[in-house]
Amino acid sequence: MGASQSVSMIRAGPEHLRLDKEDPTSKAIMAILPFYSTEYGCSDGKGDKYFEMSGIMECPKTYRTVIDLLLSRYKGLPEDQRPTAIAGFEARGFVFASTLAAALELPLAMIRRAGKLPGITYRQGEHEIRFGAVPPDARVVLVDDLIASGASMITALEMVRKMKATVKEIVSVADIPELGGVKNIHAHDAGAFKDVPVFTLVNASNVEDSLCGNPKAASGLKTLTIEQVKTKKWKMKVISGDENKNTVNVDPEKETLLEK
Ligand SMILES: O=P(O)(O)OC[C@H]1O[C@H](OP(=O)(O)OP(=O)(O)O)[C@H](O)[C@@H]1O
Ligand SMILES: Nc1ncnc2[nH]cnc12
Repeated sequence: MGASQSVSMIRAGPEHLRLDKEDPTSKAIMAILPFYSTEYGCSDGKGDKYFEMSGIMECPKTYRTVIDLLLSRYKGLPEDQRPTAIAGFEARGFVFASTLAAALELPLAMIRRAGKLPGITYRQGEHEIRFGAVPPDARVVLVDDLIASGASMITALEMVRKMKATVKEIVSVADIPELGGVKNIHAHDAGAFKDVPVFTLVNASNVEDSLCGNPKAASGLKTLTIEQVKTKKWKMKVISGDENKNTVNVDPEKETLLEK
């Protein structure tokens, strides 16, 4: 890990940088991340696109690209500005936070759901952190898979402040601009955290409806557009098609890689 990468970013807000949607890492994520829509009832009312992060975890190349991008972002800083600790959220946030922490050789602070950590802890709302997990004066990067309303990040910012440490940056693989999470973070407590930089990789606005699948098809049929079928490098058994929508249902059990 650690190859330095050139990264193309846009400013999505005063202290919010986001990967440009044409950036190779952004494209790599969008190509493999399954999205579901409210049509299938799995967004729990938080925005109209559901990001299924296991798409990244099950694709080692993209997973590594994501971690490498974050690794070079923080390794490239002058030593006195580099983070000294990583904090991650249960459960999906742990995946990205722990891999990044190990790659940077930094301690990982676990922000868990309240009631799960033994010993002396500090509890804030639904979350809890072990006292001492973040030392005073630490420069902490908060890592999660998703910023929706921003409530989880706000909780963590308050916890870190309570421990007399500073949040150097907030990182999330995805955000949902319609839910205003990043704005909520910067507006919270009369703007107490307005200067904390936020870095996100992909966002819900870039997810076209045609990319949203049906989660029920995940263990059975997959629905693909004709265009998607043409670009796939495997054989598929076509079960049925919908001419009006220009889609076909294929049986993934029958997928086999085509010989080159
Ligand atoms: O910005 P917010 O409104 O706080 O929402 C974002 C949080 O919601 C999701 O976690 P969830 O509680 O679904 O936990 P999980 O990772 O354990 O599934 C996500 O992983 C973030 O941690
Ligand atoms: N839109 C969303 N995608 C993935 N995980 C979520 N948790 C809450 N809202 C979510």
